[in-house]
Amino acid sequence: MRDQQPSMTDNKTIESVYGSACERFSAFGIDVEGALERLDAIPISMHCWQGDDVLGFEKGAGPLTGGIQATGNYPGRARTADELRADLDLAMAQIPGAKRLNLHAIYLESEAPVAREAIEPRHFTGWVDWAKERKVGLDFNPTCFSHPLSADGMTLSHPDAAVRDFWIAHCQASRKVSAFFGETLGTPSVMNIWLPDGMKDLPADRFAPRERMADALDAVIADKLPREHHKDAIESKLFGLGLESYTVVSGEFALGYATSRDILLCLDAGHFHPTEVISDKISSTLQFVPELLLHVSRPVRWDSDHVVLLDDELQAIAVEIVRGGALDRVNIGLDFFDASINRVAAWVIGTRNMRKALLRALLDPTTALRKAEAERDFTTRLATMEEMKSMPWGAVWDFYCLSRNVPVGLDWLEPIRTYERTVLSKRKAA
Ligand SMILES: C[C@H](O)[C@H](O)[C@@H](O)C(=O)CO
Ligand SMILES: [Mn+2]
Repeated sequence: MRDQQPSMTDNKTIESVYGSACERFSAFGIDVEGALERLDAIPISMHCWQGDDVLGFEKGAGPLTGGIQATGNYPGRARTADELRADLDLAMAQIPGAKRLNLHAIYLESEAPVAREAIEPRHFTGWVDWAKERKVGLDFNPTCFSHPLSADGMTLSHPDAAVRDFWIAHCQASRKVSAFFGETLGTPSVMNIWLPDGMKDLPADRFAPRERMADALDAVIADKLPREHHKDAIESKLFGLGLESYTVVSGEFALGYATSRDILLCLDAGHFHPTEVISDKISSTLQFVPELLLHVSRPVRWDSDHVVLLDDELQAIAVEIVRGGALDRVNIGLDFFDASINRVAAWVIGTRNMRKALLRALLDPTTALRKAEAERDFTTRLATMEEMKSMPWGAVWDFYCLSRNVPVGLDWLEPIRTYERTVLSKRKAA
């Protein structure tokens, strides 16, 4: 069946269809060439943890904990940093436009075990060299889960000061790694702090853990670091598996903390009530925080971290950023981990979808829509928005891929299938 897949790379056809598409868009006053140049420059931060089911490379690492779960047992999980980098290289070659890589602290490289609070930039030089060569920026995260000292569901808010101090020290060490990334690569590293802290059942005291959390976070960020190297972000959550009744860093806590400390707020698409969408939170929260970090994900019934689709919410996220002129204040990161399909393909599907949504947003007739809105002509506004859905943006996407030297259409799948046959299928589960 796969061999019958028609190749999309008939360059002449792609170019000629693109020419007609440009004419259609120019009737709406849209400069397609200009849109493609803007699109190239928007970085998407790919999350390293899709490649290995969020396990990392610590010596003697235990299972994934913290109320998150990667389900599925598709063969080929990366077991070493070299394998993960090779997988990322293949994935990135299928994706047009600027890319970054988002690392967690557990993706360090060291022959000897390294305690979380003892991580240093030298444990990440393999990643920095890789990033330098590929001209991609790096982002970072302390890993406050999958550890004996997070086993009872509390880290920075733990009632035991010694446990809190351990996690404070880990987050402080992580900031140094992050600043090193930013300084060495010449592009700021966004360091996202996600804490799993919560309770399975009803707490008797909701205040104390939040007070301890705020104090601990203050200790973490006390040392001022230059923003051209490092930016702090805090991520909220609604609930975790086994932590269903109480989450210390809730939406309100994170928003209040980020606003009052002038740091970035991380909005994860899977971390709100099922009918809430982060697209509507972009314009609200940007009134009060300097920048946002997005964890673009796809919740299915719960925070299930499914691969991102080109669905209405993804499109709404992209449109909000572009229409709001907020590209320089929104850091776009991805957060999904699907172990039930080829993991490299998962990256490619999700990241290409994010960029497709950005392309469609850049081809939006914003001026005309705003004019209709200002004139209270909501009929024209709605009619135009609907018309844009069937405009030939797919022809522009194909040309974009062709002109940026990445596979057109489904042509990206074959190299990944070959890699699966020759490399991934030979990896034995560690
Ligand atoms: C591994 C990530 O840090 C994690 O997914 C976090 O961002 C999150 O979303 C937890 O639900
Ligand atoms: Mn997240």
